[in-house]
Amino acid sequence: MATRSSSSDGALPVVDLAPFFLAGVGDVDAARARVTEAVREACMSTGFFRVVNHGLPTELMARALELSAAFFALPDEEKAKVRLAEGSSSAPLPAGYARQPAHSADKNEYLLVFNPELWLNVYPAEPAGFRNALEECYAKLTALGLLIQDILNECMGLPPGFLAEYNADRNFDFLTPLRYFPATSAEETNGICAHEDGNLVTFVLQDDVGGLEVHRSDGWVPAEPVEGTIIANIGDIVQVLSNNKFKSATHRVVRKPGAHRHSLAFFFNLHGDRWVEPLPQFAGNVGEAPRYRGFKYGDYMQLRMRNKTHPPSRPEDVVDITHYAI
Ligand SMILES: O=C(O)CCC(=O)C(=O)O
Ligand SMILES: [Fe+2]
Repeated sequence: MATRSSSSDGALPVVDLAPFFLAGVGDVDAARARVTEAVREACMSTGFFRVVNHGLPTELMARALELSAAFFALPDEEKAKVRLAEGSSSAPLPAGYARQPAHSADKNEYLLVFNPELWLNVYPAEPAGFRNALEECYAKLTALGLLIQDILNECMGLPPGFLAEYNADRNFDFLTPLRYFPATSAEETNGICAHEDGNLVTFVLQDDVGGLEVHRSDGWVPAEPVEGTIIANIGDIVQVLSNNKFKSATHRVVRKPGAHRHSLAFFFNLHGDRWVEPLPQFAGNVGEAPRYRGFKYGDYMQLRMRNKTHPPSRPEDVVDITHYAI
């Protein structure tokens, strides 16, 4: 079976998941093992890779991004209707439409979509079909998250099903269609500042504008738009569990002049009550000192959220995973 599991598109490693969607064609086990090895390599280097044959039809991805662009092109007062009345949600970031506050260095607006089965979402009435496309993407991205989680489990040499059991609650994930404003000057290009995601893994679908970049030993490398492909980045939870063997990718979005950029980011998360610390397989069992103290995932999320809602006055007050580093 032809597999591009360890190839590269010139910049990013490409992981071809086709062997996980096929049964009984050639030596599937060997093909899956090669994919797993490609994911392991990508995780040990930067934690950032491109995924193909991931289970989301190209047509669905294109449709979701087009409908998202049509939604964000609506007048501000229409978009503002797509959220609950002030005070009716205690969530720090309620479902629906929001724009980054003026003081934020991040320059984008977004729609926050939780698991549709929770009935928490506020959907735009327009454009027609947007809700359907989001719900279809949500279901497929959840399936992709579960598959990548199983592959990570294998890469990390954990007992079968360990991560699936550790992270069995799908009510903490979310999907965010995003729109970045065009850059207004050569200096003002920040769409999202350099950061690492706090979660397990994030998937990004993007239009053809570009701007997402990963930081590697060779500098900032663009995740060029390639139709039908999904960018995956590993988050802090995996970095901590693996005691720094697997990397939480540092990435950012740079705004381009003259064009809005649209993306859909899906955050595959963890229940807030879960305890996160280096696993013995990466620490005590192999004679390595743990590089992080343990923490409750929800506590870390709260600290990160505070950064967003109460902007830290000094850069050194920003909480990231180094907060728990030993
Ligand atoms: O929109 C993108 O391409 C990436 C978004 C991102 O990094 C984030 O929301 O954490
Ligand atoms: Fe991110």
